[in-house]
Amino acid sequence: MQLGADHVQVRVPATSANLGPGFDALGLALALHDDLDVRALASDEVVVEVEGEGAGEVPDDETHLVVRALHAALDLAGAPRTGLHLRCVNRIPHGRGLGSSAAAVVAGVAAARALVADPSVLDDDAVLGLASAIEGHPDNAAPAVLGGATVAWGAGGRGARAARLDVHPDLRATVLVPSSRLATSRARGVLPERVPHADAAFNAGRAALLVEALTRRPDLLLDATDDRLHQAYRADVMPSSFELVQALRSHGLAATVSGAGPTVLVLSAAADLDRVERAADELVGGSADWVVRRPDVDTRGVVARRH
Ligand SMILES: Nc1ncnc2c1ncn2[C@@H]1O[C@H](COP(=O)(O)OP(=O)(O)OP(=O)(O)O)[C@@H](O)[C@H]1O
Ligand SMILES: N[C@@H](CCO)C(=O)O
Repeated sequence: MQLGADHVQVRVPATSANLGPGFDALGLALALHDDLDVRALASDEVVVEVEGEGAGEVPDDETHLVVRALHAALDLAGAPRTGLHLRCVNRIPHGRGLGSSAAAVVAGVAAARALVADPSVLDDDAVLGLASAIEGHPDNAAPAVLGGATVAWGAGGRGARAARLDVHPDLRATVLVPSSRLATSRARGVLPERVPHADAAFNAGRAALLVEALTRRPDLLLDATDDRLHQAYRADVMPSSFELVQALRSHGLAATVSGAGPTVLVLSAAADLDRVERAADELVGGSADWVVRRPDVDTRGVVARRH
């Protein structure tokens, strides 16, 4: 397989995983994007320039996450690894539970798909499978690939799979992003090996209800986002986020920890945005530790174009 282009541009969305009860399964794409400009070089040199989130922190060589994913995808497609000039404009904050690492991996794989002569060898299933294998979290990778809301699952030897849901046009997302970071590995390390059967049954019912709430009945979001499998267990490693979720829920708002935290996500109907804004203002307004943003739902997923 040869390359069919030497210059591509990629736009990839942030994602919020779990959405309460859908631990490791449900995710939502948010219109907060990283933009990448990727050039294949004739030499084997790798140059990485980063502006915005992660600048001065992430590697600037072939160990950069986007480059690693891009090279792995070229390998999978049977195309030669090339040198690269990668320029990233990053807007997704790192280590906050907004899927920055999944976005980086999905962007790298999508860039490879746009670079190779026959993109059909890297269809959405292959992109999702490879991205999940590299990053480990199909619940972030799936909405980053497909847009909208997704249900992801591991299909044994067939790798990660995902189904896309068309979210209700009235669904709105508000994120409360703290200045502090939390590594996903740390947030996973505090989860118990076993949970009570009643809690597993509770979450199964709420996750099923959440599909209905996301797609047809936003009025059900408060009940549908309740969870007993992960958030309370993680309270000690993100106490402020856990308290904020509880406070927002006591205002009748469908708040959850976003992914592995510590960002807090509030889902609502458009008509309830004023209520969300007032509650956010009351709880974190004026605090230098929290930024409140209201990204649209991203319905496209990653987009990669030949230049
Ligand atoms: N755009 C990027 N370019 C290079 N490396 C990145 C990029 N985004 C994330 N990373 C790497 O991934 C790390 C963050 O991954 P982590 O899984 O802890 O958090 P997250 O992906 O932001 O949140 P979550 O997975 O909970 O949604 C960063 O510290 C950095 O090493
Ligand atoms: N479902 C994963 C998401 C990580 O981004 C977790 O909560 O650990």
